[in-house]
Formats: sequence, structure tokens, C-alpha cells
Amino acid sequence: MGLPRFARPKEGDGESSPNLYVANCGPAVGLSYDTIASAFSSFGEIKGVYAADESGARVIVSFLESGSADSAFKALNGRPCPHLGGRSLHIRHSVLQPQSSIVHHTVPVALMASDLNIPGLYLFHDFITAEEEKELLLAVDNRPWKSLSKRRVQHYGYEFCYDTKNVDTKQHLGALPSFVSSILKRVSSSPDINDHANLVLDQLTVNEYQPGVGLSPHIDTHSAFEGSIFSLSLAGPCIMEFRRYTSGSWVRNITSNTDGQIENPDSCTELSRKAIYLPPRSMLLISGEARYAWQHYIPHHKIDNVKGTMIRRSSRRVSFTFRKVRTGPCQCEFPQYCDSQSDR
Ligand SMILES: O=C(O)CCC(=O)C(=O)O
Ligand SMILES: [Fe+2]
Repeated sequence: MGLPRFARPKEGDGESSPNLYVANCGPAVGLSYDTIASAFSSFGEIKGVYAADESGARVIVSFLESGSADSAFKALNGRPCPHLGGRSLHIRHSVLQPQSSIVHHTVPVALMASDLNIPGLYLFHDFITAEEEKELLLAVDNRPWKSLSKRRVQHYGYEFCYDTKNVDTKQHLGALPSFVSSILKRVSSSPDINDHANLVLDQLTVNEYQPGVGLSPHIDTHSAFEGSIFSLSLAGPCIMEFRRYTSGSWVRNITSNTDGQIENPDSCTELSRKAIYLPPRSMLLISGEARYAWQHYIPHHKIDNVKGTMIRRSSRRVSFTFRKVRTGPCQCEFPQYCDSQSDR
């Protein structure tokens, strides 16, 4: 089933459309497309039932006749539906989207970094034990969090400034805290990470994401941090996507976004997108091309489709991102993404 050409309607849009946008309904809440089609078919002939987005909990029910959609809307909107497990459906009329504005959302989600074929990207499962995870969470929960618009953060070593998307190297907050010493030791003694282990990691950002909260696409500012970035996932899972524009140029995003560091390359023509599943206790290493040329981001989903299994982000996710603050300009091989090598 391809992605439907339907948009989530704006308030008041799409009346008398044969298509309904139905929320709280779909495979993620245990309702198959066949079951949904059968429940709605009592109002008229159904053309198809489609995923409305990647959540798995919102569908488009498309009738042949708009009168059928109106009847279904009146009978089912906001009421428990006995043929759909007693769920209360939230229904709106939907509209057809012009072909040109369709965004193709679904990217298959890999479990192993090697399946993504992005040079410099590695994922180490079970990098820490469940006991260590508990201790790390306890340690950060005993320290003050700083609230951003959608998530909470803590900074160690150096403060990360979200307005400049950089660090103030003159403001050293001190050594990284002792509760991460064993992690740092493991990083530097791990044979798999050896090429990157000579980095003395001196900056730590702890991010806490509530379920459904993601992170906007960005490349960590080249001039702020050296080559390798280590991100440890704790508590809950998420997927991380990577994208690269094959012909893009560096441009500073002037909007006040608290998430990213470099955003929105202009004159982009083609886009490669890949996604990986990050389970709790895994360590992601973003280095080389993955670090300098690919944007990374976390989609704002409550449920991720990982190889056909719907995985609910049921608890918060906390990540520990370790980086090395850069002291000279970046001289990477990707000047088009590099603020040190840009004359803008
Ligand atoms: O939460 C994560 O794993 C990634 C965080 C990140 O990309 C960043 O802080 O730059
Ligand atoms: Fe990042």
C-alpha cells in the first residue's frame, strides 16, 4: 500500500470529501486495515484504507461517495465504535493533496549501522548494563535540568549555546562528572572504537525527550566540535534518521530553533534518507562523513515502525552525547557543510 495523497485537513477544510481522516485507529492500536474497512463499509462502498502518517494510529478511509463519508462521520465521530474494539474515533474530512506537495515519509529502519552504509556511523548494542543505566539516570535526575521548549537538558564541561549553536570555550565548567568516568574509560579502551579513542571527550550534553518529542535535522556545528560524537541512549528507544543533500550548500539557519546546529542547506536537489533504531543502552558513534556531511534528527513520533513491528516510545528517552570541543578551525573534507570553511 503506497502513501495516500491525502492531507490532514485544516479546520473547516474538506467538507463533502469522500475521504475521512480517522485518528485513534490503525495497526498500532490493534486494528487492521481490513477490520477498519469492514467497520466503515456499513456506510457505503470503500475505495481503500491507508496509513495517514507513520504513527500507525491514524488512517484515511476513502469512500466512493462523499455522502457515505458524511454518514460515517456523523455516526462515528467522537463515539466509541463497537466494531472497532469500542475505541472512540476522532474523525475529520480529508482533502486530496496536490502531487507536488507530497512528502514521502517512510524510510525503512535498520537495526545495524552497517546496513545503512553511511561511512563513519557505528552502533554498539548493550554498551552499558541495566544497572549502569539506572545509576546514570539517578545521577542526572539528582541534578538540575534546564527546560527548552520541548525537552530538558544538562550540560557538563562546556555549556552548549542554542542561539549560536556553539560552545563558549572561555567558559569551562570543569571536568566531566565522575558518574560518567567508567563510560569514558570504556570508550577509550574499546577496541571497536580505537580509531576515535584518542579524543579526550570534554563536553557532555544530556537530553531528555518525552514520548513523541524528537529533534530537528542538524549537523553538529563543525567549528564547535572535533570529529567523533558519541551518543548513549538510556531509558526509552527512538529512531534516528540521517539525511544528506547531494547538492547543497552551507547556510546558517537564522530562525530561532533550539534543537539543531546547522540546518536547511539551500539549493538542495536530491536527498538520501536512512534510519536506524536506537535501543536503550546502545552507543552510537557518529564520525567522518556521517558526522560532517549527514544531518541527523529524531522524528517526532510516539510509535516507530521498525521492520513491521510498531514500537511505542512509552517512556522518556535520555541521551548522553559526548563530544570534544574544537580549539582550531575545522579542516574537514566537506567544505559545503563546514562553517569554518565558509566565507558567509
Ligand atoms: O539525543 C541524541 O541522541 C542526539 C542529540 C544530538 O544530536 C545533539 O545534541 O546534537
Ligand atoms: Fe547532534
